Amino acid sequence: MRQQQIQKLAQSKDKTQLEAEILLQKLLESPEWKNAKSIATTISGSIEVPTTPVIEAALAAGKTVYIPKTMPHRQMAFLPFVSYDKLVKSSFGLLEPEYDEKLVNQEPDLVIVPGLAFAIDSHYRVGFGGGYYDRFLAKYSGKTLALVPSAMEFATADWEIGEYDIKIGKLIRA
Ligand SMILES: Nc1nc2c(c(=O)[nH]1)N(C=O)[C@@H](CNc1ccc(C(=O)N[C@@H](CCC(=O)O)C(=O)O)cc1)CN2
Ligand SMILES: Nc1ncnc2c1ncn2[C@@H]1O[C@H](COP(=O)(O)OP(=O)(O)OP(=O)(O)O)[C@@H](O)[C@H]1O
Repeated sequence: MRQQQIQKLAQSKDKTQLEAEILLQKLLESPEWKNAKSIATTISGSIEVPTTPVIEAALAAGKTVYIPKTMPHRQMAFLPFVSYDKLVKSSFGLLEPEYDEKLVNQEPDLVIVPGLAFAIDSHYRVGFGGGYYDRFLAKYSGKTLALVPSAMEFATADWEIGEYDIKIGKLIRA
């Protein structure tokens, strides 16, 4: 299912890019965004919803932006975004911040969760399969939200829900 969805997202890149503008507008109007002083997002890869506009909007609004760094045992540490030239490429090919224990914040007000597929009815998601977000969200107590372009939308989960899978608080659709 994951491989099939990665292929579909690769074919839907252009559409996702167009929908990203609508998703951003809806995000900026949401109370979750307005009420958050700190937000977490990712540095998007090519088949994901672009996050550069989200990061820029957050910084322009005076919010602190946190980006995950993958750690041993499939943990993530959230570190402040400073600038694109401070990021380093992980072994998986994603850009990540440098680790600095003093700067880690595992409780940003809002976490924008990435994924490959989202179920509109139940709010379950499928990610890249590392289990990073499920592990992180198990301990996180703030708000969660996902930006869902049409290529990631499923009316209902047609995949198996695992015992560790965690529902996303709010889905924003194009
Ligand atoms: N843009 C973006 N950043 C993100 C995520 C994401 O979905 N999107 N993540 C969302 O979770 C985390 C990274 N997720 C990952 C998911 C899978 C693998 C992975 O499968 N890596 C190796 C296998 C490693 C192993 O098994 O030990 C591989 O490529 O085979 C790596 C990272 C954090 N950053
Ligand atoms: N809280 C947890 N504790 C232990 N194992 C977990 C936990 N969360 C997930 N896992 C395990 O991690 C593996 C990958 O999980 P899953 O397939 O749900 O990843 P994903 O949600 O698609 O990926 P990601 O969260 O990185 O985007 C599974 O074997 C799952 O059982």
